[in-house]
Amino acid sequence: MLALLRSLQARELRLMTGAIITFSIIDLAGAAAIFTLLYMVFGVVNGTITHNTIGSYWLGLAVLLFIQAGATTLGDLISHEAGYSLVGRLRESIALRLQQFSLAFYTKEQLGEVSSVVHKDVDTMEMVVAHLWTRMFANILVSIILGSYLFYTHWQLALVMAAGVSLALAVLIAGTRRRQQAHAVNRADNIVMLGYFLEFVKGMPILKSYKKNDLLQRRLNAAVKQFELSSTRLANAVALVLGHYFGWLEISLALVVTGGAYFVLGNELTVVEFILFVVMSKEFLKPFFAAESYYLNYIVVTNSYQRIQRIMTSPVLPDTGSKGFPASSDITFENISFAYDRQNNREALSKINISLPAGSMTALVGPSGSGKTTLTNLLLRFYDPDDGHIRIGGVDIRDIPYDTLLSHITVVMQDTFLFSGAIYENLLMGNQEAIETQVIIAAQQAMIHEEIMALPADYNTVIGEGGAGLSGGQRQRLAIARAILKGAEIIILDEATSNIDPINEHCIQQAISNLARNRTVLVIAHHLRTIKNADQIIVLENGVVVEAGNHTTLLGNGQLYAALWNAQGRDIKNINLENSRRMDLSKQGSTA
Ligand SMILES: Nc1ncnc2c1ncn2[C@@H]1O[C@H](COP(=O)(O)OP(=O)(O)OP(=O)(O)O)[C@@H](O)[C@H]1O
Repeated sequence: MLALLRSLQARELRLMTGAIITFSIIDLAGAAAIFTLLYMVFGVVNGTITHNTIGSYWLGLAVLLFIQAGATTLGDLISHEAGYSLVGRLRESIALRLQQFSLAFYTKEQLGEVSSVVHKDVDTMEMVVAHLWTRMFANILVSIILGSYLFYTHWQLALVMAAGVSLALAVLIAGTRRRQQAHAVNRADNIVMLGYFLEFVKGMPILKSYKKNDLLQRRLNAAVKQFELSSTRLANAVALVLGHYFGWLEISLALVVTGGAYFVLGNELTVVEFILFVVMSKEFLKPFFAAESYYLNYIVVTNSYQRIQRIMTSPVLPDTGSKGFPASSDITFENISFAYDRQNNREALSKINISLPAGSMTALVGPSGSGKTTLTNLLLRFYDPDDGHIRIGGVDIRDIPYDTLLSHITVVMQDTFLFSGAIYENLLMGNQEAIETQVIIAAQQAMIHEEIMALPADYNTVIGEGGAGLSGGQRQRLAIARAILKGAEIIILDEATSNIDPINEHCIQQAISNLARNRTVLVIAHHLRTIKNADQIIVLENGVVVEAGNHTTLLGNGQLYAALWNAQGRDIKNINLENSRRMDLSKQGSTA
C-alpha cells in the first residue's frame, strides 16, 4: 500500500487529502446531528427544552444537514478529480512506455494483458484509490476522533471496548493466513479448470470425431469438482473468520453496555453520558465492521497495481542511436549469435555471416525451428544479438534510432492485419501523405485494383476488423499495396504457408515482384518454388547456415536444399529431413 501511495503525484495526494477531510466532515456532522437529536430527546424527557429553545436545536440540525449535503457534493467532486487525474496519468505513462518496447513485446498474450490492464486495472485503481480509499481513510480518521472522545468521556469504559476490538482484530489477522492459503488453492484450481475448459472447447471438433474417447471430459469433470470443493473450503474459511470477528465486535459493544450500566449504577456515569457513549461507540466501530470490504479492496487494488507495474517495469529496448538512415540498404549479418534463454545457452542462431546486397532478394530456407524468423526478428530489433553486428549500409542498426529503422523496413506477414474501416484508409496507413493516384497505382502494382473496383463502394468499401470479408490472398495483396505505398528500402516477407488457389498465388507472386523491385528483400520461404529465382538462398539448420547460393548451385550441391526441393511436394515443415537427405543422396549415388 505504501509503494502505491508513494507512486501518487503531489496533486493527486492533495486532492485525496481534500476528499478525506471532506468525507470526515460528513461523518462528523452526522455524529454531531445524532448528538443534537439525543440532547433534544433528553431535553424533552427532562423538560429542559422550551418552545423558545427548541428553535436553536432545529437550527443546529439544519446547519449540520446543510454541511453534510455540501460536503458530500464537494467530496464527490474532489475524489472524481483525483480519480480522473490518476487514470489519465496512468494511461498516459502506459502509452508512453508502450512506445519504448521493442516489437517483441507485442505478442498476442501481451496485447490481451495490456488491454485488460489499460481498461480494467486502471479503472479499478481509480475506483478504489480515489473513491473507496478516501472514504476508508475518512472513516478511520473519524474513528480516531470518536475514540479520543470516548476515552475523554470515560477512559475505563473505552478501555473495555478497546480490549474487545483488539481481540476481534487478533482473530481477523490469525484467520487471514488460513484464508489466504485457501484462496491460493482455489485460484490455482480455477486456472486448471479454465485451462481444461479451453482445451475442451478448442478440441471439440476432434472430440466429436473420437466419440468414444471421453478422457478430456473426465479430466474436465474432475477439475470442476476440485474447484467446487476448494470454493466451498474457501467460503467456509471466510465464514469462520468473519463470523468470529464480527462476533467479537458485537461482544465489545455488549461489554460497553454492561460495563456502562455498572458504572451508571455506581454513579460514575450519568444516564445521558451512558447513552451517548453507546451511540458513539457504534459510530466508532463502523470502520471495523467494514474491515472485510477494505481488505477485499486492498487485494483487488494490489493485484491491479502489480499488473500495471509489470508493464511499467518491463525492459525497454535501448534506443540511444543517433545516426541517420544510411544511403545504401545493403545488409550484413556479421558473426551473429543469439539465444532466447541465455541461461540454458541453447542458441537459436550461431555465428551467422550473411551479406544481402542492396536491391537483391535473399531467401531464408530451412526446416521448422531452424532460425529463419529469429534472424528477421533481429533485423527488426525485436531482440538484440548476444554477439556480432547487424549493419545496414555499414551502420550498426543499434546506432540508428528505432523509429527511423522501422520506417525504412516494411514487413509483410502471413497474417496481415487490416483495420476495420474503408479500404482506402487501410492503404493510407502505408503513407498518410499519398494522393489518390499514388494509392491506385500501388493497388494496381499489388494486383488488387480490379478486385477493389468490383466491390460495392470500391475504395470506400468498409472492411471488418482483421479484414473480414476478404479472402486471405486479397488481404495479403492489400498489405502489399500498403507496403508499396510506404516505399521502404528494405522488405521482410513472410511468405504464406496457407494453401492459396493458383490464380491468387500467381497474383501474389506478381505483386511481390512489383514490391521487390529495386529493394533489398529478405523472404522467409515456405514454398521453394516461389523463391527459385531469388538472388541468393540461405539454408539454415539448427541455427547455423549450412548452405548458401542460388537455386541451381544449391540443387547441384545435393545437400539439405536439394533434399527440401525434392520433398517439396510435401509440407517441408513436416518432412523427416534425415530420410529425405538419405533418399536424395542415394538417388545421386544411383545416377553417378
Ligand atoms: N519467443 C521464443 N522464446 C524462446 N524460444 C524461441 C522463441 N521463438 C523461437 N524460439 C526457438 O528458437 C528456435 C528458432 O525458431 P524460429 O522461429 O526462428 O524458427 P523458424 O525457422 O522460423 O521456424 P518456422 O519455420 O516453424 O517458423 C527454435 O528452437 C524455437 O523453438
